[in-house]
Amino acid sequence: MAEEPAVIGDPVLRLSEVGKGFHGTTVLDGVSLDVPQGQFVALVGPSGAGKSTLLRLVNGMHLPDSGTVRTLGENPAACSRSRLRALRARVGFVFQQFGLVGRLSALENVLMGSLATLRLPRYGVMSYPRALRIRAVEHLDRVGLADRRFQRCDTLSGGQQQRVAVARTLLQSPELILADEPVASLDPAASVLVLEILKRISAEDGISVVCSLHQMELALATADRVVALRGGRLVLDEPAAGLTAERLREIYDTAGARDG
Ligand SMILES: Nc1ncnc2c1ncn2[C@@H]1O[C@H](COP(=O)(O)OP(=O)(O)OP(=O)(O)O)[C@@H](O)[C@H]1O
Repeated sequence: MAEEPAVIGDPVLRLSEVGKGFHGTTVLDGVSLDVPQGQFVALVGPSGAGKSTLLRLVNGMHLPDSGTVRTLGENPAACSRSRLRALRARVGFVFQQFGLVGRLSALENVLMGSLATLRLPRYGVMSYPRALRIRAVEHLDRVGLADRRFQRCDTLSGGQQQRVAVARTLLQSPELILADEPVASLDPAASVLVLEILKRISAEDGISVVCSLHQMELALATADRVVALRGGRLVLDEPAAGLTAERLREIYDTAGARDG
């Protein structure tokens, strides 16, 4: 496909009637969604609803079968490889499984967030430019872990590891953060802390966050807006403030009954 110019003035994220399937099975069906700058969106839905698939479409890890995705003004389906790489560098991704190197320190893991922009491989904290090291420590400070910077990641708790992963993402200076079940393997207290940190960063830096979550209570407590998927369809899109967990469950049940 031909290269398209980036669109200026778009919302951070715009999905228009997006459809995606795998091996003949529809996973996302006509999903439309605009996310403005600085908004924290919780993406909820039962297992298999298509949440991860949606997040992967946003950064071009998957391409839509129909409809269009615009991320930061770019259409990933129409990007060259180098332009897609540049787009992904502007989009932070936080995963359920942290993706850290356990034998390396928290600081070195954060520094690895800059590898996409550095030409040479790096070995050890001191091989990174000083300015980057300073920024990495600042980001660890923001997630409350500056004092743990020299600790090996495999000796940190799950919640601490996820906070290191958030700091690593911040070193990328992302304009959008996608978080795929970032608290699914954490205990309740650590989950709340990680989400509070993501929310604070979103509010302070004006970064949009789209975060998939299983726990509706956490979604309601954290997000500005809740978007629910069920069977690949968007069944709810409302400000979190006006919602209750009971109402969310009700909508789910009604959508489920409609699906048959
Ligand atoms: N690369 C793929 N190849 C084939 N099927 C896939 C692929 N990725 C996702 N699927 C299927 O698409 C459906 C939706 O998966 P997805 O991971 O997006 O759901 P989810 O809402 O994130 O679920 P969970 O909450 O369990 O992570 C599932 O049935 C899954 O098996």
